[in-house]
Amino acid sequence: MSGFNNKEKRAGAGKWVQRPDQQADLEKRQWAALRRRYEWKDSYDENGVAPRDEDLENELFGEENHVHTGINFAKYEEIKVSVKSAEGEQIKPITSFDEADLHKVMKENIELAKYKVPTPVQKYSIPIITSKHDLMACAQTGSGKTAAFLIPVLSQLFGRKNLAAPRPQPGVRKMKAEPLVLILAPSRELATQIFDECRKFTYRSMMRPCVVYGGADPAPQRDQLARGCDVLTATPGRLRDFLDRGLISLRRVKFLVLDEADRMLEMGFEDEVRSIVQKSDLIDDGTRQTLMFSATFPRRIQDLARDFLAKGYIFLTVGRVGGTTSDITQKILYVEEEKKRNQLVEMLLKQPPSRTLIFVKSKRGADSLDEYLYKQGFPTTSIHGDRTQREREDALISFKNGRAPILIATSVAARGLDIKNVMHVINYDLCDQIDEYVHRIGRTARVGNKGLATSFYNENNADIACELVRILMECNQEVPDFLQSYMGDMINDDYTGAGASNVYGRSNTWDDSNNNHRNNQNRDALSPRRFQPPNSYAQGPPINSPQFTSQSERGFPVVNLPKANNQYHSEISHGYSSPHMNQNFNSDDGSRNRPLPGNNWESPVQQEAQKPWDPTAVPWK
Ligand SMILES: Nc1ncnc2c1ncn2[C@@H]1O[C@H](COP(=O)(O)OP(=O)(O)OP(=O)(O)O)[C@@H](O)[C@H]1O
Repeated sequence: MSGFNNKEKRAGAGKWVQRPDQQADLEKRQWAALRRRYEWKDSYDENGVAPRDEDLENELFGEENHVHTGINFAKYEEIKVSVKSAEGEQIKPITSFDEADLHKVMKENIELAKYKVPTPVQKYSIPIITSKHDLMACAQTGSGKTAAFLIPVLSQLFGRKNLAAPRPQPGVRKMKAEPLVLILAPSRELATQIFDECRKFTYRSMMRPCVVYGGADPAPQRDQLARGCDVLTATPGRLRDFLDRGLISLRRVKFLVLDEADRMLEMGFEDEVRSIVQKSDLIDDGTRQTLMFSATFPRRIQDLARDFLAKGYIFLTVGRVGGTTSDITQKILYVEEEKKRNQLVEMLLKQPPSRTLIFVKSKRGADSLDEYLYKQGFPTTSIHGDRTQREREDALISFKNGRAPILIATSVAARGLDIKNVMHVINYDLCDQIDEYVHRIGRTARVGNKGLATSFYNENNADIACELVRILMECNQEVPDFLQSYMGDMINDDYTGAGASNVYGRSNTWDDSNNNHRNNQNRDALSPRRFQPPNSYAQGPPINSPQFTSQSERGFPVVNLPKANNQYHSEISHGYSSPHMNQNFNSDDGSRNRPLPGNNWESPVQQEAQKPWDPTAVPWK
């Protein structure tokens, strides 16, 4: 299997080299599994620290990939943390990275990553993991859960040369990968992102990270494994495949991490995870630690998760299980199905150029909205399960580098993705599950930054109404008129917000039976008597709102706002002129066989990236 389908072969790698302006993209256009990582060559100084590799250091820790902490970073301190241990274990949190018992190389990497203070989940997970406990941890989106497991896990392995995987000897062609750390993630994009974090934190160490994930050519993944693999990130399907082919053995795994653990234990993934954990050669002699992380953990999944954890595991919660961050301004607009497109276009026209992620419910819906917006002149691309992996990776690169700052996505992009300066998440189609809502909107407002999430709501979304109101109230967000009838349910309901879960006994987290109960209530609540779509919302906000007439008012580049949809295109070609507007390029960047409005879109987005963002000032409130 080459990993390319016929369509991709036709598009052909040869063709996209025709675009000299995209040289930078081309260089990055390789399978994520091939990205450079530190290659340990047995050369280290008297302190056991290996030499620097400046090019790699710039790539891993450079500005381009760095998500700056936001003005609300310090607010993390106010969030209530709860640590429950079946064995009554007391955990003393660290207050600084210096104070933690971490390897010198890890401390240097933390500094390179510009992490000054640990986030709450890190303050607790570092001592919990280094004191050899299994852990189930639940903390808000964007609060640093990846580093919360990578830092303590990897640090313990650094400097232990006898543990590092043997590197292939000259003449030895086949070598089974025997990782010490196995990290499972539910999506390919998330797996490659975690791999990137592994590349950062294993820098200058002898631990070699690899990633295996579906949809991509397996050959380069196999080759990388054969060069030595200590830290393996994987999606379950491809891992199972490689296990069956005898390319990987899990007999040396010391740390098993389930990222987005609640998703990994849901239907669709659970069997695969069980088969990996229970029916492979995964070590099970009591020495392995199992760690689970997510922003959401429904009660039913908490119960399931215990099958995989040692008896004395610790349950760490930062804030309410399943809660979201108050740094996101959440807006819910009443929009009938047939008015969604117009409403969306109006919103996009009114906002300053900003990286925007639009969620839809189906793959076809994503394609069709992408096509529609593109024809209106918006620089869009899309990501969903029917696109080839090559297209998916390219779409993400285009979104990240600002070439296509509007990404239309299905739920494949809902969890875990950490993309710098996503300023606006739009739920064009609201999801059915509140947990998915929490993950979707969590793509903005990361590490103390602010963000905006706008959701289109209509009677098709009644199932989520009650829980949505709960989230809005909990975060002190405005509850729109058409949802106010659900507020009564909340007032009678004893929810205590941050840190409310009582995980070792029965919990007051929102369990599924509760959800069903609520959903039935929701349907009742939708009787015509209770449900009145307000006219103001049905119409949508006025176009050309007088509150916001020029982008320059908010410090954005001086570009007159277009007055009608079809002017957006000319506005872009005028304001952000592009030499490529009329050229017919082949698809090479996830933008579906068509030219994008041009390079210059990058600059406003990138410039803006550095500016403070005040979502409350956005005009369609
Ligand atoms: N202590 C820290 N100081 C500054 N930045 C940090 C710190 N820890 C993590 N970050 C950064 O915060 C961002 C979000 O981290 P991460 O993706 O791990 O969040 P998460 O909690 O896993 O979110 P999600 O629930 O959406 O998966 C990353 O860009 C990461 O580099």
